[in-house]
Amino acid sequence: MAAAIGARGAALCLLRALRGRSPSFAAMSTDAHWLTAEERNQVILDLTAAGWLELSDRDAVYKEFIFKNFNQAFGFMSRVALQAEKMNHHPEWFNVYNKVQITLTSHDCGGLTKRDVKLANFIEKAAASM
Ligand SMILES: C[C@H](O)[C@H](O)[C@H]1CNC2=NC(N)=NC(=O)C2=N1
Repeated sequence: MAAAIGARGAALCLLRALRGRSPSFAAMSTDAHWLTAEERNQVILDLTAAGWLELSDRDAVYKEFIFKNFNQAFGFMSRVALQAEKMNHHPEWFNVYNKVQITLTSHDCGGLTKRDVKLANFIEKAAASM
């Protein structure tokens, strides 16, 4: 079953990478959302330095943000939500009052991709500006 899900995820991931692009393999390989091993190592270093944690039970990163109050937390979530819609790439998140817990992963690819890195970078900037 897991193998079937993995294969389906990879196919969806591929389709999303190809959507709106010339179906040349070169275009796909450069624009695909996957991270090379080298890219991944650097990304994990950078995200860890910023306080993100690698989850052990799935290929995802997690961080808890604490704001002054609910108003600030919700304002942050609103900004991230708009960016998520723009990217068509959404966080898994949970909010209680001034805390926002965020998990990032690419469901269609079954793991961490460049989209998660882009959204994490946006999230960091949004949190810093609140
Ligand atoms: C139908 C819609 O395009 C897909 O469900 C998008 C929406 N947002 C998403 N967000 C994330 N994190 N992973 C996805 O695979 C994903 N897929």
